[in-house]
Amino acid sequence: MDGIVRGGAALTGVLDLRAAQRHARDRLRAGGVGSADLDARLLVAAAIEEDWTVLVSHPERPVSARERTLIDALIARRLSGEPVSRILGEREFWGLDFEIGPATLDPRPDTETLIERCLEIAQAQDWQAGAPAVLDLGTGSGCILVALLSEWPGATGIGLDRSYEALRVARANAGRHGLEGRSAFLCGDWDEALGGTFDIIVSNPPYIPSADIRGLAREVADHDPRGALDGGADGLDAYRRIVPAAAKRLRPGGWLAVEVGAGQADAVAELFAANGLRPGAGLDAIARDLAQRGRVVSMQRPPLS
Ligand SMILES: C[S@@+](CC[C@H](N)C(=O)[O-])C[C@H]1O[C@@H](n2cnc3c(N)ncnc32)[C@H](O)[C@@H]1O
Repeated sequence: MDGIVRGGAALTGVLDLRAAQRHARDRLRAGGVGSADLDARLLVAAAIEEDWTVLVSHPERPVSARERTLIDALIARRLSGEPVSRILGEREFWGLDFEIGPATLDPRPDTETLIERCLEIAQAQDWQAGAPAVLDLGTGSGCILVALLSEWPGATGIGLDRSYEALRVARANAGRHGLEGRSAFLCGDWDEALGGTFDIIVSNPPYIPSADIRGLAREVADHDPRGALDGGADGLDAYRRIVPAAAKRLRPGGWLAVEVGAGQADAVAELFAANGLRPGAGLDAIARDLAQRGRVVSMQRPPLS
């Protein structure tokens, strides 16, 4: 199998961008891809190495034979279940562009609930005036740390992961957003190799119960690294390590904020409370996403009185 002609015929003859985009869209639709319009635009633009706006501004631009071959190859990858973000090696998160790779989770829009909660905490703590020290456990592409440091101009942060390759990507993303002077990246098994204390510790750890991984959409199961997904038998293994470790690394008054999976918020909130953390600043311990699911748990180490 050449892997090129699936879900319709390959591109042939002289084409302009308008025709190439239509052809790509029709093949993706025929292959059952729900986001065929958007994906066709992004994949054609990637193949011709131009911004997608050229498809609107210059639809009559001819497509070379080499570009046609590339478009076909990218469509074939999409039809085989690879997400567009993986094909492009890029994902937008919090309005910022991130490199992603085989060792990193593809950042999810759901994780923006964690950023929103951190901004609420910062406002309540009046950190804008100071310089919070941030720790991101399981930083992956670095998306959470980079988003927070871009919001907090005085802040510094450490991104930690056990994957060297993920850390290479995270460091590149920090550099891309001009944050190399305010960020550092460390390899380790959660906090084991770490010193120091922090104003806020954040994490989006692996939380999918092991037995559920096989049932995930193939875009996820086949392309996100297993080490970024697998949370053990009940999905809570990482929280059992992270919460007690983080509680000891918070300055008095410091915050821990973590993303949680479906139905996990109450159990994780109990774990926080059992480790001496308390809700604060008038914020509910559980922050909900747009679908009203408990998505983030945040509490603070009680301030010194
Ligand atoms: C769900 S991904 C989150 C990545 C990124 N923070 C995001 O939100 O897109 C979890 C991350 O935790 C890392 N990880 C898993 N187990 C770890 C451990 N024991 N110590 C450090 N990092 C770990 C994985 O390599 C992965 O990058």
